Amino acid sequence: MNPTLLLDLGNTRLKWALLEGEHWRESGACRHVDIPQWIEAMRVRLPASTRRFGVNVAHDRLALELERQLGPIRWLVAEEQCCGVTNGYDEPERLGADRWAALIAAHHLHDGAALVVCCGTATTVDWLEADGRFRGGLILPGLTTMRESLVRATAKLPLAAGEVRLPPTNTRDAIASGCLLAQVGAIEHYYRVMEGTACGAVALVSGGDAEIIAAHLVIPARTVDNLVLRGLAVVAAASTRPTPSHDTRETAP
Ligand SMILES: Nc1ncnc2c1ncn2[C@@H]1O[C@H](COP(=O)(O)OP(=O)(O)O)[C@@H](O)[C@H]1O
Ligand SMILES: CC(C)(COP(=O)(O)O)[C@@H](O)C(=O)NCCC(=O)O
Ligand SMILES: [K+]
Repeated sequence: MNPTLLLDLGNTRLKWALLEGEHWRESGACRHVDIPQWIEAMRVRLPASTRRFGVNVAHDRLALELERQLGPIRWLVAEEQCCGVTNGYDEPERLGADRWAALIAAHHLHDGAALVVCCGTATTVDWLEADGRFRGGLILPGLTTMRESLVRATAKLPLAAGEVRLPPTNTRDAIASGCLLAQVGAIEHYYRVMEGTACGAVALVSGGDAEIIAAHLVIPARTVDNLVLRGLAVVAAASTRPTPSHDTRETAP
């Protein structure tokens, strides 16, 4: 069985996994600045027969560099339909490929309706019906992006670690609490909107800030590691075509 390399190139980090058949052999994450070292270490270990699948929502030059060093990668792009999920976006291909992969994973991991929450550079909150219909979703600044934007836009606010305390009684805790509640508030509000038609929905929460955000949710929720990579694994399992040789380029599996 040929190994499969899965890549989730987000705006802050590259998340990756190495599969042997269906078995999740290894996985990890590295910041953009550390990608060259990661490539060096990975390149020598991958047999030529490795199948490579990815999603990229970061700069194309990073994706091209990964391809140049590792060989062609099948980049998932959102479509009207894939692996049981149908895309409700006005222009389906405009939906972030990472969100598309996370929706595919959610549909395969969970039986009922789901609110698919990816807490990264941005936070996305996507409404998925039990029958696989993606109805639409929110994009808001992620937790760190929110905190950093306050520092950039103000003269006196620090980028300091605060604690979530209600009521917050100092600047640091006020920022930490405000940004966290903005995330939680958006998720819970959208859950109430979808609950009108999708009864018993569960929020599936993933991404770098999943734990801290999920810890404050009062709606039914669970965290899932690497939802985007899990969606890519579903797509890879459904794809029987071999990875193309080094001189061809493909955009979708
Ligand atoms: N070790 C880490 N390095 C960078 N960010 C981290 C780390 N652990 C948690 N985070 C948080 O996770 C966010 C990035 O999450 P991630 O899911 O990797 O995002 P993206 O898919 O946008 O690259 C950061 O903005 C930060 O708030
Ligand atoms: C919303 C996103 C920026 C999230 O990126 P991330 O936080 O995972 O780095 C990404 O999914 C994206 O660029 N989407 C395209 C626009 C859309 O989904 O409507
Ligand atoms: K995200």
